[in-house]
Amino acid sequence: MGYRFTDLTNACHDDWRAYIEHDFVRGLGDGTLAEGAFRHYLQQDYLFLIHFARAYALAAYKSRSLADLRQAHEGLKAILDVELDLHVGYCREWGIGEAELAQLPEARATMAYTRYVLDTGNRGDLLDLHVALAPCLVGYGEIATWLNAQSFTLRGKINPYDAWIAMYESDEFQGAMRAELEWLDTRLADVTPARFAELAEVFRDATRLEIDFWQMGLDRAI
Ligand SMILES: Cc1ncc(C[n+]2csc(CCO)c2C)c(N)n1
Repeated sequence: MGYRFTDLTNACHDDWRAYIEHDFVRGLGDGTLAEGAFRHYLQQDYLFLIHFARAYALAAYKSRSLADLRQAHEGLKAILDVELDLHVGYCREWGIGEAELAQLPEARATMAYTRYVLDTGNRGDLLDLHVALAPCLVGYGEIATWLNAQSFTLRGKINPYDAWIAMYESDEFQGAMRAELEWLDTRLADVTPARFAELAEVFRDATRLEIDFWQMGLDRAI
């Protein structure tokens, strides 16, 4: 007993590295990612964010304490009031208008990932749901840090994806990620080995679905 977040990444080390160091991520870093692939990713991410907001609403429903209820409420507000507005603005800069976003067909990879997270939360408790959400929240922060440590990464105007990296390296985002890590470390400290094994499976599955999401972008798959 006495688990922590890093035990989850260690339990699926190869999948975790395949997600963080995916070719899509490398293309964001060195600026070589095809624009059409990025645009497809942005479109599907709009749908992803809407379901992610629903997952925070589910976290509110699954909360037993006022503190957890408030945390879920803050997460839902952050997505609705900040992330989605930013995303719509970012899509506009990439030539994707709101009318287009409103009628997008949902790719299978988007469906699989978002419904997996929602089902995991429905089936399990608040910790299951947070563990299913962790690859998204913690992974993107780790990706920004990893990219900044790679010699191939280009920063500034020369890289069309610089704003994407900047978003996830920001103090605001890294702070939210650290708060989530603290919450997870506290909860994981008390779980039994059998319970940890269940949570490690959820974490690995969600990580594999993040890998599929990158691949969907690269392949422009629907
Ligand atoms: C496929 C996919 N995975 C993760 C993120 C990252 N992300 C989505 S919402 C959120 C924080 C909400 O407050 C973060 C970090 C993404 N955009 N798309």
